[in-house]
Amino acid sequence: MAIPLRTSAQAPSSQLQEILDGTDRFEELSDTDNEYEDMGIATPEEQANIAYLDSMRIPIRETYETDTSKVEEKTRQAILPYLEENPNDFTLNAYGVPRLQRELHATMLKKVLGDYTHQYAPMDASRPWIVYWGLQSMTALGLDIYPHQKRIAHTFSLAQHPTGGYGGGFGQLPHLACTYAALLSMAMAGGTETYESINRKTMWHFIGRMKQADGGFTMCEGGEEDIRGAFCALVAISLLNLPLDLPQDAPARMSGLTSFTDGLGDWVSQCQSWDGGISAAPGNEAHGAYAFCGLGCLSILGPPEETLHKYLDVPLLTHWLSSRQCSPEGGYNGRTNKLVDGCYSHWVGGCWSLLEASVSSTSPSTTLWNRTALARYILAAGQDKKGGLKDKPGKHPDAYHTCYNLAGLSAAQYRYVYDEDVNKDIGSGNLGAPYHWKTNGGYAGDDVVWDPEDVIRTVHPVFIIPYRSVYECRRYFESKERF
Ligand SMILES: CC(C)=CCC/C(C)=C/CC/C(C)=C/COP(=O)(O)OP(=O)(O)O
Ligand SMILES: [Zn+2]
Repeated sequence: MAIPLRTSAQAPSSQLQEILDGTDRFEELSDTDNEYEDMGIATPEEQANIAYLDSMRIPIRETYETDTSKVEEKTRQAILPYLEENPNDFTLNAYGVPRLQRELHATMLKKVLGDYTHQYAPMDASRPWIVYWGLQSMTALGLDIYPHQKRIAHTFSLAQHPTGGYGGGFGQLPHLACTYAALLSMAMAGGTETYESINRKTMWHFIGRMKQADGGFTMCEGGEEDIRGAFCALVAISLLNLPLDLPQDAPARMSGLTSFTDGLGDWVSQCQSWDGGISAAPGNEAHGAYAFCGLGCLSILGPPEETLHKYLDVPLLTHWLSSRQCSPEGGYNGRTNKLVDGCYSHWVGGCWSLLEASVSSTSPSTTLWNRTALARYILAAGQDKKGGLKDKPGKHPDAYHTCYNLAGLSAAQYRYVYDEDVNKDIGSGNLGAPYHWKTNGGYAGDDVVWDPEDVIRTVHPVFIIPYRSVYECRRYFESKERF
């Protein structure tokens, strides 16, 4: 039996010397031809190898220290005090973890949805996103968004483009990301005036122009084709109950495509990378935000237990997703060798809700990811002293990180379940799968680290707005004729 070569780091020189020194003695005692094997020691050839490695020995930290590892270490050192102590002086719960600072966040969110000075003009194209992040954060905290209803309808009626879809604001070209954020905001606001402000027919034509011959969608005319486009398009088609057939003027019809869903599952499938993650477009590096878009898209295309398994290598994806949880931080990074960041609490954490629905209830993903470590990261390291949530200690809070830290907290605190028996009265038509989700109670393991008062509201795991907003919106548009 040959012993495996140990690395120099595992076999310090003194130990190597002992092995080398002992060889003769073992040889004297041995009475077989295989004395090295008998004694469980290295053969002379292996010993020479070990000695060679030892002579090359450099302390392991130095060998593997890179710019990336240095910044990772620095990040860890910046985060650990927030996990172990309480530098923000927040009130702690019985588990020694900061309470959810609801009032501070509510104050911050009021500013997010308030007026902006002229210095913010360059962010005008992101207005639908800012509104969406602000509103979604408020609903997650259980705050009333009704007072904003009229402003929301007005803001987006101006941002709607005459040729369909939404831009960042009045006069801006339509874009699927703006359209996605605008529609989710309007679904949250609800109300006939808001719903009726949406021109479904021009929207249908706009999305038709985004459909590509290979099955995917571009983000805007002449723009990039990526998995955000596929997800945003399906969100819009499904929420507005748009016809699935491509408009006659859709360029993809020239390639023989007739439906928005033609070739889509296969296109998403091609975005799964060699390591199991999902990338923006075939052949690119996998990223957590794109993984969520891919899973979201497939969960609209059909029941996740069917579509995820049909188009993805689920075990490989599961491995990739679980590798995103950073230790000891507990939060997620977005891609291999990158840093933990609070927004991935949703982009990656939210993937588990969808993935869990695709596997048998006997193998819950609780064993694959650590909900409580994620919740601890969000509560201890993600909350800012002045309100709002953020990427990590040392960074500024903003609406984006507030929204996605809170959505991630919801993924950690609840089990989301796909159940065909939910809402049997809606969702029977085109892309109706996302109307059959429910919450199977909160997570109640032994390792919970949050107080019951710090449990946030449920969030629809595909649309990332309240369940009620999703169901009311689709119900409204199901009552419509084709247009
Ligand atoms: C629905 C929709 C439109 C979703 C958008 C999803 C989204 C947030 C995409 C960003 C993806 C990306 C490659 C980030 C990398 O940023 P980075 O290099 O700064 O961050 P990293 O170091 O953490 O990877
Ligand atoms: Zn982030």
